[in-house]
Amino acid sequence: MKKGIIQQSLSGFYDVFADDKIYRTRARGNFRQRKIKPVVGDYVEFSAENQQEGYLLKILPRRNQLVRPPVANVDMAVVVTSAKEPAFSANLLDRQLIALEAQKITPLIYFSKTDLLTTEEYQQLLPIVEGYKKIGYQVYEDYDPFNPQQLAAMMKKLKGSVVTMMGQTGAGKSTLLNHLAPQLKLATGEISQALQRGRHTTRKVSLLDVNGALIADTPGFSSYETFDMTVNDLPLLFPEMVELSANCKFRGCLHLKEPQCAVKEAVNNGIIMKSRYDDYVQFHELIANQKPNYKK
Ligand SMILES: Nc1nc2c(ncn2[C@@H]2O[C@H](COP(=O)(O)OP(=O)(O)OP(=O)(O)O)[C@@H](O)[C@H]2O)c(=O)[nH]1
Ligand SMILES: [Zn+2]
Repeated sequence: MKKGIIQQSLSGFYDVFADDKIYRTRARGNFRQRKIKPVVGDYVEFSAENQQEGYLLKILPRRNQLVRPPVANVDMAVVVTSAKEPAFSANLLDRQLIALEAQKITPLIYFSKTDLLTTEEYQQLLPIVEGYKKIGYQVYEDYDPFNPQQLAAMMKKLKGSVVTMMGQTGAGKSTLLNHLAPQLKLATGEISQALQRGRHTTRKVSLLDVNGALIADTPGFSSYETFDMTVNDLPLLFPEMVELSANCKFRGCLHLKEPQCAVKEAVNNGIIMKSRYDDYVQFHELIANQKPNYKK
């Protein structure tokens, strides 16, 4: 019996990556009977019939599972954040960050298109970058978005993880992937095509081995309109609020109308970014209205 990770799934076959090799496996009948569908990213046990083929025996427990793309056990997501064209949006960034926090996926924030900023615009971006760093997020920002040192640092961080790319249309996801993996030259055309197709239809998903990081070839979460967390869980998805909430007068403080709220105080003192707090309030409203029967 061997252990590996499903790297690609197509028409009933699962390609499992184990000991630096790919084994083409099939699911045993008992999976189908139990309605367990293996997905890309699943850690599995399988029997190798020979050097290339085998049977899936068991799916190990998943730590998370994304619907779009259908990948399990995602460790990290690169949030490709455009500084210009399309314009930077703190609101969009925060939506993506809470979606990732909710799934326990570590975000890496990467700023694209900084090369298009004027000096003045760049100066305005810097405090925002610092703000996200201060929260504890790993932020990759340089006035040259393809600075080789920056890309090397990012690759080092991604190595050994299952990764998905995230970001709005035109943010620069395929461009970044092409820079991270220039050695995939033959495949790069496919990647951008795959990313294009990925927007419209479900298609085969695979994990590309990019210098030891397994990167999904289809971008994640292209819509950020639905919030599937509760209003009570929302504050837990803002790490800087979690830290301070111990100092709020009320346990379970939602940092809205409550008196002696340490979070609101920190916003007033400039310790918590105003844009983050405003987004928090907006998301709270959206969730509350989304679920008319919600009880506080
Ligand atoms: N100047 C500059 N242009 C960039 C940068 N990143 C991407 N672009 C350009 O922006 C456009 C969109 O980039 P893509 O990589 O296709 O964006 P994407 O996020 O994959 O977009 P979708 O496939 O629509 O989701 C392309 O014309 C890129 O050449 C950057 O950092 N600087
Ligand atoms: Zn509070």
